[in-house]
Amino acid sequence: MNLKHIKAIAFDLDGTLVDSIADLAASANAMREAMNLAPLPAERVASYVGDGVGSLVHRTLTDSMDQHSDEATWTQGFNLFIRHYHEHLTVRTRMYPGVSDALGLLRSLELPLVVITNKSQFLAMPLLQQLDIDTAFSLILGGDSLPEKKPSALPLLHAAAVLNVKPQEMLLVGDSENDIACARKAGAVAVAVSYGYRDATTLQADLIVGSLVDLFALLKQSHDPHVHRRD
Ligand SMILES: O=C(O)COP(=O)(O)O
Ligand SMILES: [Mg+2]
Repeated sequence: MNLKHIKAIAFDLDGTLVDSIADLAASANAMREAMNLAPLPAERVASYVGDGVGSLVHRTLTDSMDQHSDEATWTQGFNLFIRHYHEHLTVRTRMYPGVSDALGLLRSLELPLVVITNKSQFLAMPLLQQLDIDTAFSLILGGDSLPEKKPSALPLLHAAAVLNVKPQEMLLVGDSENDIACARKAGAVAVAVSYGYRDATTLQADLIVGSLVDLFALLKQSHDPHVHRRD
């Protein structure tokens, strides 16, 4: 795939830049324990991540994808979850292999990098700071930064406007349906990582990469004036 026209890259956070499941599961289970509920396996919590913390609390309280807990229960759960998670953002959360290298390499191509996550801004910012990668990004948009979050195209359209590039000149790398739908609706290139919280082969991305270093290699090839390509 020719990526020559790409001028900026947006990254999803959970399941793409970082593996945050152990800490999210620990906080969900701390919440459940305080509410006299049995713990959930981490893989189950992983399947509930992707639509923001409010939805994660509903799902981990009801142990289902689409049921809602009543308002009082949800408020209690939300407060317990947030209090615990905010204090334990990076106990076991780590960048995936190649992420740190790839961010440096991509910046050497002078491509602005942004984060578009459905995680709340007040959780995403300290998480990125604690892993020491916040300064790699020109813009960090959380799920509550704008009136709409992914799968809406709005965060990507907003990022493109801030960076003064066309949405079609952006590439969004993610691990879920929400990421691919956001990219599609905005007219951006949709790239899926093969190692995230969902099965990438079901996502209908334009491209699947096994590591962000592989993505860098593809972009370098398309952006290097000395490489002559046939496509
Ligand atoms: O729902 C979340 O908090 C995770 O969101 P993300 O995968 O968009 O980073
Ligand atoms: Mg994700």
